[in-house]
Amino acid sequence: MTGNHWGYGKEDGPSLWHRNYPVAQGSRQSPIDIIPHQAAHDHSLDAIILNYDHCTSINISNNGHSVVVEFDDSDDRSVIRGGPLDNAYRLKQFHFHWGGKGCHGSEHTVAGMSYASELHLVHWNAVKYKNFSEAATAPDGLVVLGIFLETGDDHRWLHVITDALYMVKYKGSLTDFKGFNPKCLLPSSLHYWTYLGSLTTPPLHESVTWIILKEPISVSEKQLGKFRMLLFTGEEEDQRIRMENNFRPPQPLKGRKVRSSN
Ligand SMILES: O=C(NCc1ccccc1)Nc1ccc2c(c1)[B-](O)(O)OC2
Ligand SMILES: [Zn+2]
Repeated sequence: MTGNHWGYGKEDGPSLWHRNYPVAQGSRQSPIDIIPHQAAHDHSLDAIILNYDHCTSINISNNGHSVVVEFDDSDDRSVIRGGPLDNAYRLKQFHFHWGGKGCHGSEHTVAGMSYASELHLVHWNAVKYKNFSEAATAPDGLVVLGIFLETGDDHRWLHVITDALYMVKYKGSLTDFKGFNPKCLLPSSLHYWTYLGSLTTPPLHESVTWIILKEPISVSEKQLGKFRMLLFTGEEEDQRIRMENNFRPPQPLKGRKVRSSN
């Protein structure tokens, strides 16, 4: 693994990230294996509140690690609050992690079981920090809402995203993607687990309060297959490497407590 380049392959994958990012072996790394009956039921945990109504997606892009939908985070129009949070956190982007054909690709696991994919909705603390970069290095800087995807029926709204993937096939590609509201990707229940962790990709900053929804959403194998037509590689590169298995395996809990909403 040369320079700060990293990936999910044999030569640059998660087991090697510690060489350039020593925090990879830190005390609050993510993802983790969530063991439901060991999670503490905390009755002081309120429901989470998602105010995504004036949501303004801007673009969709392939950053060589995942497909990302970015939002206008210049004001508090789309925020998450409540639950374990002391204030509102602003929606910045969402992206996915997924597996290869037929095998699983979530980052968090539940009692050792992984899902086909995992959606991350990334929010930052605009009350305490002046921008995302500054928040991303602070212990209370980020909140990521994690949603599991399981294969089953077609998801009625996911096609809006999968229909756009051909436009961002190559690393470094970006295209307009306006008016998408991720509220349509939520499961019916907002029951969750929460714990203190990190980014699951370099720079692996230990700045994330994770809120993982217990109920997965259903997407079809066909819809998931469209994510696998994306490439890790750029248009100008000789190699065309299919974007799949872009997930980090569970990391040591190191004494952390996972709390469960009611
Ligand atoms: O934002 C990221 N990088 C760019 C960056 C910019 C400025 C400072 C630091 C980092 N990465 C990142 C953000 C959020 C999540 C992840 C990765 B995830 O763990 O995949 O799911 C949640
Ligand atoms: Zn992620």
